[in-house]
Amino acid sequence: MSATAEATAHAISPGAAVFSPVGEAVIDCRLEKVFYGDFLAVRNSNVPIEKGKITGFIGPSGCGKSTVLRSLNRMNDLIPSFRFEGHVKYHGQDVYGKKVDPVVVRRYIGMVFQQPNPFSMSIYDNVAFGLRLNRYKGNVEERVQKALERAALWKEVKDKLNKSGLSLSGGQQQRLCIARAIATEPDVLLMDEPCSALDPIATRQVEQLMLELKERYTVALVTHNMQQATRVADTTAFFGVDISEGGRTGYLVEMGETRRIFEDPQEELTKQYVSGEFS
Ligand SMILES: Nc1ncnc2c1ncn2[C@@H]1O[C@H](COP(=O)(O)OP(=O)(O)OP(=O)(O)O)[C@@H](O)[C@H]1O
Repeated sequence: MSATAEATAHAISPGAAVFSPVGEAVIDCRLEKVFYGDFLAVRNSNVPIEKGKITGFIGPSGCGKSTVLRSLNRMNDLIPSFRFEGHVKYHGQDVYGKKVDPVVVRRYIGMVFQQPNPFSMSIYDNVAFGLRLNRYKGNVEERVQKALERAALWKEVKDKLNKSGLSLSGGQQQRLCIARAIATEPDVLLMDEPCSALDPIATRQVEQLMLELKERYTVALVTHNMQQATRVADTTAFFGVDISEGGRTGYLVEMGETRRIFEDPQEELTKQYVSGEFS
């Protein structure tokens, strides 16, 4: 079989080998089918997120990395055409359960987006926002300071907490968004290409921050940048696109320890992707 034919054969295989993390899976994600309207965007993907680790999602454009990530904390509920089949269990509890409040899910499974998106309010109020939303009864000032310290931003902003969050540089804005996300003490942090709008120096700062954050939080990270995955991710999930039915449906091809995925992939398609044969 030629390399191309073999890659195609892999691309239409029904699903990935099941990956079992060594440690405890904070999130057990078994995605059967995810639709936007009639469009099957992702299928057959088991993506466990291991406690205290950074799990990177890589793959070509449109393979469903963001869809899977956003399914983990019901962020896709905000899209009316979104439909999910399968389960996402957070510490054993189905986050799609009938009585589950998605706002509470997002309190435990926080999110940082691609574009730094501070609110048009002061630096302080940006970080305090989630605490107020969740009617936090403790010392807000203390929590804000702690979150800014953990986001490696405190020293740069401590004398201008009343200035607008929008007055900060791009990299500082992204760290502010990270502070906002961690102020409510989530357990898991979902990061959707958090460095794509940043310059290389700000990117390195955020990557360093991710490595520090994993001491306290579990992180799932979507990245287009394979070097970034090798620098920060403990585990990597590679997604491909199945074109066999005439559509473009994403699915998990292979998942495992990052070094193994890059140096000794089991699937031909993974090998081709990590060696840059397609993007
Ligand atoms: N709100 C939406 N409505 C309809 N289709 C959508 C929506 N969001 C994503 N899709 C489609 O679902 C598929 C998966 O998209 P998704 O953004 O999850 O992929 P991705 O791997 O993160 O892509 P990229 O790397 O380009 O950001 C794509 O075909 C995309 O066009």
